[in-house]
Amino acid sequence: MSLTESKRQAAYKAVDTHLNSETRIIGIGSGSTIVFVIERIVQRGNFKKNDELNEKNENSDQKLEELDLDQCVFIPTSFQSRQLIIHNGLNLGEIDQYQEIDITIDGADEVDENLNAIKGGGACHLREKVVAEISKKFIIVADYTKRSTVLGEKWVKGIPIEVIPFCYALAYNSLKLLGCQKLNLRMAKNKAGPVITDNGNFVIDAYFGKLDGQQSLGNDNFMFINSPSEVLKRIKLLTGVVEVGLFVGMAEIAYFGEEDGCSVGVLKK
Ligand SMILES: O=C(CO)[C@H](O)[C@H](O)COP(=O)(O)O
Repeated sequence: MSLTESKRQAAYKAVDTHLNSETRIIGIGSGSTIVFVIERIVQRGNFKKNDELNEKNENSDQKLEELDLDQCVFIPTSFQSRQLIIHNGLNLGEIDQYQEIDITIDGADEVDENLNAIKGGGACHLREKVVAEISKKFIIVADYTKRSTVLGEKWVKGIPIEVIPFCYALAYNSLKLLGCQKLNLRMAKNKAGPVITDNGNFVIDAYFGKLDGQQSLGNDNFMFINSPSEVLKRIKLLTGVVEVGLFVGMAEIAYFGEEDGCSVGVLKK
């Protein structure tokens, strides 16, 4: 079964489990898995027209409720998710309109057994983090290739770090001094030059090895504990860094579409 099917299964499971007729303000992450989150939300909004969903409602343990989409507002985390919301005729909200979001569903590039995640493979992690931070519930959906024991085991491209463009050389050198093993200024495809984020910034991908909590030696000879929270803190302190694609202790639950494309694994805190 394809990776695409496993993404769809994870997305459907998260929507069916966590969205009900009371849900009003919904954060929408970015990436390929999120497309299926929106697909399922739209299906749930057309519940009465949708025979298959009605049948599931009658026959299964899981009671699916119709979503009153006119009453819901969707907060995007990127240009991509904004377009998805608009093209599906859903109500669009802006991040700064709300102090609290009921629930956010988002993808991830890697999720460890404590539900810490690397995000930003699509360079959207700044807005994704803002939305996750103000959400009462932050749920991750991903295919089975994203699940790991410790971060850095599967996603070896590096932690995505959004930086102010004129600070990128400084940030690059500071990351080297922190002991970063592999560094790349992310380059655009079909455009000469770097990727420019939705916020007008650059992205550096910085690989620090496995974030397994072992002591690590920076190039200027200081030691630090190579845990997700410590690495996050150290990178965040560097001048020119806007946001780091490490989401530590933010997710409540993660759903992974399994290899068979039919079942879904769950990681809970
Ligand atoms: O963090 C992200 C974008 O910045 C995405 O959520 C992450 O890259 C996963 O994407 P996909 O669902 O395509 O695997």
